[in-house]
Amino acid sequence: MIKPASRSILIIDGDESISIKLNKYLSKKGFNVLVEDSVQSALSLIKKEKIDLVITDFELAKYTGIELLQKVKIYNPAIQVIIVTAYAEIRLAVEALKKGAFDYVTKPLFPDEILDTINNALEARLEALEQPKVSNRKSNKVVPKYINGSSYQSQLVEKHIDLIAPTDMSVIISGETGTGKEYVARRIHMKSKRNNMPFVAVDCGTLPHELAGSELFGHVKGAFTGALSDHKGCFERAHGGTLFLDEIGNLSYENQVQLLRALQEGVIRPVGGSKEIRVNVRVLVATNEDLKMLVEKGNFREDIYHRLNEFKIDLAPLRERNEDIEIFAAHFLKLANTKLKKNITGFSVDVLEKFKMYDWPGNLRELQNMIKRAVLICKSDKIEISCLPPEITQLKSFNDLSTSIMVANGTEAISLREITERAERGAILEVLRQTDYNKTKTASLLQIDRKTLYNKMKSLKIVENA
Ligand SMILES: Nc1ncnc2c1ncn2[C@@H]1O[C@H](COP(=O)(O)OP(=O)(O)OP(=O)(O)O)[C@@H](O)[C@H]1O
Repeated sequence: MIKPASRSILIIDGDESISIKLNKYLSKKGFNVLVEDSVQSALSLIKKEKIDLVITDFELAKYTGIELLQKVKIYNPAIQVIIVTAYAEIRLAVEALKKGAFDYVTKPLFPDEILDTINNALEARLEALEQPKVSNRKSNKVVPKYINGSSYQSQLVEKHIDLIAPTDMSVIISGETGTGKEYVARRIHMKSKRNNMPFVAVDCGTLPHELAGSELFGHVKGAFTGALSDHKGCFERAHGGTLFLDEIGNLSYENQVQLLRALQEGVIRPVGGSKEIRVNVRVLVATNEDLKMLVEKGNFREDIYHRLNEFKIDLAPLRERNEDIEIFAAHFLKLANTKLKKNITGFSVDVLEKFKMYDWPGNLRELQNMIKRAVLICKSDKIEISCLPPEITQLKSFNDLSTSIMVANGTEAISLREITERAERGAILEVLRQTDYNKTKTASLLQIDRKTLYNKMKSLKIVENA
């Protein structure tokens, strides 16, 4: 349990009206609150004071919240950072999550929501500090329920999981942020014969380069300044079980070399050590970049790519698997009801329609956050349109599109070409699903020839799942 009085929160905000209210509210809750209005003054304060958590606006005077986040993490990776954004900036907030922010909250701020996020961040920080030397290690607590979607893509993923889980093969799990890569990795582990041994997850994306070797392979006492005792790395901790390396594309070249030895020969050598240690670990990796492209650019070793690529699971973005939305929305509603002690029974029909039209840059994570927020502010027994943010409520249905421009949020215009492409993409995917990805039948139903279908699939980046 977090004791607010022992926790220091630094608010950096371009918007005075928000920082004043937040300061008042959090001070009342017993936190030690500090407020700064510039990145420079915030960073010098961080060097002087013990700060547990930073809440920063996305738009600051000279820097962005992401630049600040990176500076804070270089100085002290254990400080949690929460980004405050307007909905229009949600893609950037998702980028911030990838760079190590704990979470994002959207304006207008709701007291219960921000308090809940702060408590979660502080609890995660405590957990990270209790585990020696690592701040980026992902929590290995029992995971909440795994939901299997009803879309063609989710069914295929489940089939692949069942196929691959009992083997010891490495798997590359790819997909945009928030599509559920870590959940899939845990599912593979749970369905494998290693399931009563450890599952260790490491986020290579937020692992500082100088710490990565020690975190993955361990170190011996005296290996570097501050190495006061021997430290077991993730490989040793995962011995007998599964090691999940998220954002694998971020590993430095030297660490890639060591990783290859561990994969090929099953041995690791802790930093500063002379003895090799034998490990029996199944490695699953995730990426939201195209690893093959990284190989072509020379940023990722080809030999490791081939060694890891024994099997590949691609998770489709949520916008391409509309059939999953209702199942996940119902699941997230249940979780939010329990967490916020509410009893919202469902969603209005137009809310579900908007959910299916929105493009979900943050995928399932964004859907979960949006539902939690809606539950928080909802006054009726169902989630109504009025409980959703403008980014989604201002989307017009395709039937309304008689003009060439659709204004999504008052600032962002989408061209007719983009609207047409989205509609074409949706229609092709739908028919492909109905025909079990049979391209001859799909082309015939859509009354185009096969060559046109192939060209469209290529230009609209529709991946073949069949
Ligand atoms: N199959 C699932 N069942 C239930 N919830 C899920 C599932 N997949 C994802 N989620 C929800 O979506 C959130 C994001 O999932 P996860 O962390 O696995 O995504 P990710 O692709 O690994 O994201 P990132 O690339 O940002 O690390 C989870 O916190 C969870 O709440």
